[in-house]
Amino acid sequence: MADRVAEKPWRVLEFYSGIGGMRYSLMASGVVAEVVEAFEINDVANDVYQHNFGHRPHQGNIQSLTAADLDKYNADAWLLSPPCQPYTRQGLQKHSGDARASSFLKILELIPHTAKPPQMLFVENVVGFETSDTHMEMIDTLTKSDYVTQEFILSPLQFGVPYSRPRYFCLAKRKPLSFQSQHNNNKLLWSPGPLYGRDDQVEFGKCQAEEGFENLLESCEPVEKFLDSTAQVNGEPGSFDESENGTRECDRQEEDPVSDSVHQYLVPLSLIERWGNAMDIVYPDSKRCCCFTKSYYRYVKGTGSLLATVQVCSSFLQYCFSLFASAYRESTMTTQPKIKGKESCLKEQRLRYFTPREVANFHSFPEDFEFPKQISLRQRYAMLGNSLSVAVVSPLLRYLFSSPVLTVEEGNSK
Ligand SMILES: C[S@@+](CC[C@H](N)C(=O)[O-])C[C@H]1O[C@@H](n2cnc3c(N)ncnc32)[C@H](O)[C@@H]1O
Repeated sequence: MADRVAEKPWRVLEFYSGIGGMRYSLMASGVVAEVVEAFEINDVANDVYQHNFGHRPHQGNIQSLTAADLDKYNADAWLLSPPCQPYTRQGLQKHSGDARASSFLKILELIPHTAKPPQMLFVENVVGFETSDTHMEMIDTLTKSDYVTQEFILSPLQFGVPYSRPRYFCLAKRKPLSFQSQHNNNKLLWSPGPLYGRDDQVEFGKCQAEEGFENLLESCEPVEKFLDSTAQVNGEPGSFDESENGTRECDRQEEDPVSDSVHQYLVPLSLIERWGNAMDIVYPDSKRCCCFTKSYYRYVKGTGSLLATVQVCSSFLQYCFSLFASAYRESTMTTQPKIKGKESCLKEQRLRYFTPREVANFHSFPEDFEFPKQISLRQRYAMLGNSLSVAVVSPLLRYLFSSPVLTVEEGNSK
């Protein structure tokens, strides 16, 4: 960056902009950049984006963009967080065969047809993307179009945030640009070492990396640092309808704006009775919580952690529960055996959902991020579940945009 002539802002296009996690990451990265356009199909997400950035993304299907459309923006960098459903472990894993992969494949196809291909690309997706045929297609297109890539799988846990959300990232630079740590070219790394100029930490094996994540817990802040002081609930659990499969009916929340009552976040006793054994419970002093998905608050199983607001169990019992919960999460078990005493203990702990503001805190969104009033609770959780960790993406973007080789002539030619 420092080499770039007169700090002219990089011109950036943001694809699949959602509620703007990528834009917040770019802002937090310190890169001198201007988002010249954002693209997003979901108009509710566009309401949130406009509310926070004063700019409404181009609403429409990215698949219908042409090379000529993109050439108009004369962009230096494209940032993309395409849909992850084709690649998630919980899904059918149809990869490029899934219709939701088509718009990203189309964007890749356009690269060689643009008058001036972007100098830098950044792609975010779920773990699993790296083994897909879409990934092969992406690397093939980028290589043929003169890009070098560095790929990462990183979690907020590696950045001091007590939040497990490992994600795949691809950073690509078009020659003659190059990365600072060039010996990591064309590698998939499980360590943020190169981002900080530490070239010693490269390429872990998958298992080591996952163990590595667990080892990082002690260096994370406690969950209580991410809590919203206005959501400290002490009331009785609410009584909500629930359906047979562990969902709670959310039509009420979908129609109504979010109320000021903190009781809406309490977990109903009926859900605890039925699903207590499958719940991931964390405490204010915990150093980890589970990934919040877009189904958080609608489903309790595997969608994100719940917070115990009253600590009544002995620490030994808590320890047993947490050991059991992590064994369960990592196993392939479909039904969870009962732990005697857990359910009654959970009932006394006044479990609650993390509020959307707290989920935004775990994503390291800035304090001034907010939802417009009319956005329902269900929509808030859904859009946050689709978003990304600013704590992880901002150093990656800083690393991507830092350029050790840009000469004065190249800078002038922009
Ligand atoms: C993984 S999310 C990205 C979220 C975003 N990075 C954020 O911070 O909120 C994918 C987004 O792409 C949008 N999307 C999916 N397919 C699309 C398409 N064909 N055209 C435009 N937007 C699309 C979805 O509505 C969703 O908001």
